[in-house]
Amino acid sequence: MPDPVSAPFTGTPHIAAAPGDFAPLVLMPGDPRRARRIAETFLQDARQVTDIRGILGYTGSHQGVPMSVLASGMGIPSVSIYATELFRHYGVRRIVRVGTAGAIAESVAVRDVVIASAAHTDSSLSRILVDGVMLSLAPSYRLLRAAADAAEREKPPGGGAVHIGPVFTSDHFYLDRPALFDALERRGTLAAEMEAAGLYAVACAEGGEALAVLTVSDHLRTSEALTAQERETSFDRALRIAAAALLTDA
Ligand SMILES: O=P(O)(O)O[C@H]1O[C@H](CO)[C@@H](O)[C@H]1O
Ligand SMILES: O=c1cc[nH]c(=O)[nH]1
Repeated sequence: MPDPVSAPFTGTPHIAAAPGDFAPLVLMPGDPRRARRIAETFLQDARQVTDIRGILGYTGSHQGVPMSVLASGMGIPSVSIYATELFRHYGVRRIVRVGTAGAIAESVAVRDVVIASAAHTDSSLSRILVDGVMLSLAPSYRLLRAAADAAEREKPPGGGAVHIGPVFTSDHFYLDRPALFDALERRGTLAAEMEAAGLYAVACAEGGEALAVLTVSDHLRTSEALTAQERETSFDRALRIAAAALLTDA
């Protein structure tokens, strides 16, 4: 029987990569196909490092700096598994989620970018981590500041807006509670998605840095929406902002 102390590390239950296979800087979309597209079009010399459960991960470089991409799957339980294993077992220091979100605020339009400066959630996560406390789930200030600076540079004439503010991380994609969205909008919430709060909670528990940079794929008030194919491809601005945040002082 192998000695668990001296046995070589062969991966985690959910990631089949060897030590050193991931760069310290990781882009994290929800969708594995988007991870592959990022590897093929945004990273240089990317090689696949894991594919357990179809959750694809690649490592290459961006602007000469080693960078990885790993899909998170959907929802807080899924992103929490991958983020924990990356921070805890692969020496990852920074994860920036590059996902999609549904606009809640009237001022946010489809194709805009939302940088999540906080993540409210209906998940039990915010209250199960520290007894008796509703934890505030927030990104790394350093990554947030770098993303805000990059967003200033990403203001092409005629391009969509970049918003910075709170998002709502929901456990239920098909939540049918318009009054809840009204109340969240009155409190400055920009958009809804399903992972940022989980990523922020894991980063603070594991001593890592995290941020979510979201492309608005649909509007929860008007029902305007990108097609599934547009959702896969319309995130270039968010990607550039996310990479700039990852690279800050790297
Ligand atoms: O496009 P991704 O990153 O998967 O993000 C959003 O899309 C999924 C729902 O369709 C959820 O994961 C939600 O957070
Ligand atoms: O979680 C999500 C993601 C995109 N659009 C939504 O409406 N919800």
